[in-house]
Amino acid sequence: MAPDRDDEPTVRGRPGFRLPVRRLSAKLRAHRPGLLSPGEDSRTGDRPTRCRLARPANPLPRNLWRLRHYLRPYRAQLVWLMLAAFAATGAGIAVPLVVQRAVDGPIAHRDSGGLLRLGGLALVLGLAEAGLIFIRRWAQSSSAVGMEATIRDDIYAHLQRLHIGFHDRWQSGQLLSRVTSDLSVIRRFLSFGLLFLVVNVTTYVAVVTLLITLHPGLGLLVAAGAVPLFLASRRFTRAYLLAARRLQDEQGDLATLIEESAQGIRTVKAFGRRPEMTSRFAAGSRTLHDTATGKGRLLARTSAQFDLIPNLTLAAVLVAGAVAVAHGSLTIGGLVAFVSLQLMLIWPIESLAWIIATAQEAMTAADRIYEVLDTRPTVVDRPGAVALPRVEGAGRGGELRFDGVWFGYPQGPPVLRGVDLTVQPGETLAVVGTTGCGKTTLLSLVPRLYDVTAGRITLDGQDIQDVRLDSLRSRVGVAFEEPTLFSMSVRENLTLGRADAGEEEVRAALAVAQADFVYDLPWGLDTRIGEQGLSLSGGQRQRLALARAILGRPGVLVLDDPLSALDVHTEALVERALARVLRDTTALVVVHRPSTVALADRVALLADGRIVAVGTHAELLREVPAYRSVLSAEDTDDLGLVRS
Ligand SMILES: Nc1ncnc2c1ncn2[C@@H]1O[C@H](COP(=O)(O)OP(=O)(O)OP(=O)(O)O)[C@@H](O)[C@H]1O
Repeated sequence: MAPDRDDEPTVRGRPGFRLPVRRLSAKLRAHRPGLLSPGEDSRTGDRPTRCRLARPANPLPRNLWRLRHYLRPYRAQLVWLMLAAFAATGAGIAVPLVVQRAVDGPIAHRDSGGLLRLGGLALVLGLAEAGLIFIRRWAQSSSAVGMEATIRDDIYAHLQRLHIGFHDRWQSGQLLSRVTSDLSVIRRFLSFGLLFLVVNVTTYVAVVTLLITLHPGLGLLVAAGAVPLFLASRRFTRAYLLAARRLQDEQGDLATLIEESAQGIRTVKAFGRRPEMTSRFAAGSRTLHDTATGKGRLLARTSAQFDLIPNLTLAAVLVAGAVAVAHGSLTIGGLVAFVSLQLMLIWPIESLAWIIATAQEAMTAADRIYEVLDTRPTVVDRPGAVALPRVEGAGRGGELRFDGVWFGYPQGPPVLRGVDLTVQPGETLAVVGTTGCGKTTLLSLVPRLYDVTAGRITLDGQDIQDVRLDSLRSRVGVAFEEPTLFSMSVRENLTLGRADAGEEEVRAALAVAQADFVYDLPWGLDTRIGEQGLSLSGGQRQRLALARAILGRPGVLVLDDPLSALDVHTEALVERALARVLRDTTALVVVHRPSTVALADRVALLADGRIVAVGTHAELLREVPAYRSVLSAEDTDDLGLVRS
């Protein structure tokens, strides 16, 4: 390993940890090889799913600059803001010049009238500065908050548009931190950092120019202070950018940890894993603390340098200025004005470290936000996609056909390897297969949660990829094995896909799913169910999800083991009612238990990514050993042959 270069900027992490920037950027590259490295599995959690950028932190504010269009609606406000800021600075700069006049004029000549006039002018300038600062702050905060809200809405809408594959791979905490803390960082920069950057640089240039005009020698001495400032800010910028990125990523990791443990609190408690989870959290929190301290130290070091430079120049100016007054090349009033103006440079210089820090954080935040916004949804409407024709009454189901369908998850082997299957209009076809053979995957392709890798799926002869997504999804009712409910009212959960559903339709769907228990909840259908519906039992959640799927009698029903959490008695009741619904609906139902197979007209056996047998339950039981093995406890070998 190459020895550390002494002059290389470093990022300090935990105590005793000192990482040169060059090595840190290599580390970032190694640890963030893209969205998911080969072998990394977001489901198994073999390795943490860190959705990070594939390159070190972007040294250019390209992504920050791309956000400029969000400022467009606030153009007028921004113009007022800048005018107010410059006018306030101008008023501030004018005060020392008035003081110079007062010292060299009325004070030197004991002219009390003149002194009163100049004192009044200084007072007016002070009041004007205060009023202008108020206008600036008001315009500043309202535009930044409005812009933050618009970006947040856009990210949320984009997340909703993105395909499921994206959400499979991204940690929710990483998304959460981008929508919350990264946006706040950008707001802070736009409302303070950017403004102060423009105002302070302008103030610096204006004051130094004025100082050179007042006394060229002393003015150039002050201007020379910019050289060490420039060198220090360059070193700081490089190191701080990486530290900021690291901190923001770690915040996302911690948010994921909190979210996971909140969602899995029952499991954590039931398995007595509280101490382990607590120490896992403490470790993450410590890492975050160390990175934040390292970043804080960087800022403190640079701020101290930035503090020292103007004070050193001030001391030099006082000595050289006294000499100049003694030699008569500067009046006392001139020296007072010079020093007063020079004092006005202290804040712009001191705040430079903070401004650079805010800018770096905003650049990193913009990079992180565009990592999401730049991801294009892959499951989208094709150009010229059509709506499915509306079909009323019996036979609404339509024919559902899988034609040589292949599908594999990114970076994984193919799960489906040429599935050929036809579900006749109004038919209920059960899909049976061993755990993990791809049944849920097969079902997910129908509402296009994923698109097929090869082959095609047709609905009434129409390739579903040529159909508009909204039209397809309004035709297909879905209930997955893990019922997802939201922290909304029962009614809102039920009508998620059918906002226009009437009271009678809701009642009918609830009756089929044997979910009438909702009427006994404290506020009936208006009862808000807790996050993810955890205030309901598994069976209740499943029945609600089933009612949601069948609400409005969709033409095609896709049900993933919809009755798995029900007791035998309720299952029989649901089956009986569901059978009536399924009569004129085309349905594809994943089934694990022989009792649920009774719902189906035919059964298809999925094995090795293909449909290896199709027939009635009785036929398959009689003729296909592998089917017997899957649906009964009969022992077979891997090829599906019955062992005698
Ligand atoms: N989002 C995903 N990303 C990557 N791989 C996945 C994903 N979902 C499923 N898989 C993999 O695809 C294969 C099929 O999974 P699927 O959930 O379709 O099986 P299944 O037959 O429905 O299983 P089960 O009967 O247990 O519900 C499995 O090997 C699984 O690990």
